[in-house]
Amino acid sequence: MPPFATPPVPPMHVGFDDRSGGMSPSGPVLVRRMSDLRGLYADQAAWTAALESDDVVYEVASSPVPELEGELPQSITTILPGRVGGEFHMTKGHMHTRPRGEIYLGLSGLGGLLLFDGERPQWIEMRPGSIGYIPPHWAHRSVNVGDEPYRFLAVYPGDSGHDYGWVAEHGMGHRVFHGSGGPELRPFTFPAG
Ligand SMILES: O=P(O)(O)OC[C@H]1O[C@](O)(CO)[C@@H](O)[C@@H]1O
Repeated sequence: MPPFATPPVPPMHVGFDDRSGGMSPSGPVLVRRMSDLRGLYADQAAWTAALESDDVVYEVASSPVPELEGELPQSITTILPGRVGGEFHMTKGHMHTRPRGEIYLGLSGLGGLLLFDGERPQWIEMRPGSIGYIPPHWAHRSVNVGDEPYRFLAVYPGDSGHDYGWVAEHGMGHRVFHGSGGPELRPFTFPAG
């Protein structure tokens, strides 16, 4: 896995492959499989059953721009389509460690951006060309609500940080399930057991 670049980072062109979601030049690539997502889905029995194939749920391909103060790292996330107990495939979700915003740009597929500030859940539909803005102090999780891979570009301040503990403690306000008329947002429940 190529690492982030060492500062000072020169001006650079970053290309991406719209079939694989890979970046060129490439930085770190994060792959999260079902087994990496313990405690994420509401239906623990369905999650346990899904461990048998242990499929990749999402990948995050980063450019070489480092996660350091003053830099603006970029990544392309691809969430593969699928559901666990009726709940759509999604990212773990995190709050930034520091009060920093972030911008997403939808590239392909259908998705959504679930946001939660501890009191107010928000849902932003994402399709190719959509820009989703995440203000500071809002936890965020991305969800694939379609039948194809959902892919988006993220750009964020390099010193944002990832606080997963906040989401473990507070939840995300809503969960997103497949419904007969499209994605159905239901009140968040912590997984039992
Ligand atoms: O860290 P998580 O919640 O697994 O999700 C990864 C997401 O975080 C980012 O790295 C930055 O917010 C995104 O590019 C990516 O979608």
